[in-house]
Amino acid sequence: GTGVVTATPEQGDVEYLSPVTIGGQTINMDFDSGSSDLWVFNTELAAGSQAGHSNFNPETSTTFQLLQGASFEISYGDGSGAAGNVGTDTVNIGGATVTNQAVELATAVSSSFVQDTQSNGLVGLAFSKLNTIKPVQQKTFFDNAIATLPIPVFTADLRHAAVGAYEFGNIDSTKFNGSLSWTDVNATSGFWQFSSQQFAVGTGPTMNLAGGQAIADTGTTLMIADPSIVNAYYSQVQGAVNNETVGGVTFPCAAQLPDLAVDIGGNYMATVRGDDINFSPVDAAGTTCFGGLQAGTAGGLQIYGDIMFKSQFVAFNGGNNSIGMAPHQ
Ligand SMILES: O=C(CCCl)NNC1=[NH+]CCN1
Repeated sequence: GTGVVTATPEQGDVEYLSPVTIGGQTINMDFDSGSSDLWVFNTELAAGSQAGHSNFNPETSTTFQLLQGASFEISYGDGSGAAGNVGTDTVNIGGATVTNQAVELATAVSSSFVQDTQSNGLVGLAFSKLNTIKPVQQKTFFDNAIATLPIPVFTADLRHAAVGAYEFGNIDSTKFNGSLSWTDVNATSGFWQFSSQQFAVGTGPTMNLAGGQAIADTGTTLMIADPSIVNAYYSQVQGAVNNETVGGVTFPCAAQLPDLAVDIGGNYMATVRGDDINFSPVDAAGTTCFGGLQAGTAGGLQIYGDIMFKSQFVAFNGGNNSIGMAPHQ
């Protein structure tokens, strides 16, 4: 069958949370197309780390089975991480159900996860080759579910300050304008990766980023792009400065931000709304705002995170390793 769950943004769209039922226990988790582990806050964690969270209790699940000798250890692009033991259980996401899903029980989590009490773990939706379970790597929920889905697809419909949805096994064409533009992904890295070699700032000329590559990553809040894109973009924003103290580009909150169009695989220019690039105020007065577009390393892999998803409906096809994109309805 298919599965559909809400995707509810935290304050400031920092991340999006969706209900996942594990062994009959429903827990809000962060769906992450940039990683491939399903791990959860649980009753094995130190009490201080459990505080404020929904904690999965493997002892009260009648279907949980420990995977003897298995462990995981993951670290993310933002430096956060988690590690612990592994079991299997029945995982149900909005009706799409996997009976033997690897469920990773964190026994250690970094402070950013502990502090974010709305989020109780991650559901990795990148390719299973990135799964960190040892000694035997395990599959993602999507990989385990794919054969039972009517179509081998999941979709992300993320919205600014509004409830969106993740859907498994169905493409809801009422959620986007026109038709999806499809692009082959290169799964070699384990990410939903595609070439992104052109961009345009506002109504300006299309510019080239030779060899540019990017990933579609719902688990990253911002858009991390090549410095050439970031410089070209903020050169069009009055008062934009690279603010070392804050750790990125800021600008006056009243600034008029242009749209940013980025190439998706040579087939489609995805327009990211300027308003969504005005990410959040950094001062109490709300005078100075932090950019949703920030620089990565020159020539490095670009990370198109939630800032892009707020403008684009995205379908991930695990049947032929492609990504479909269209502006939200
Ligand atoms: O780790 C990354 C970047 C992959 Cl290049 N995205 N996923 C994620 N999950 C939590 C923080 N970030």
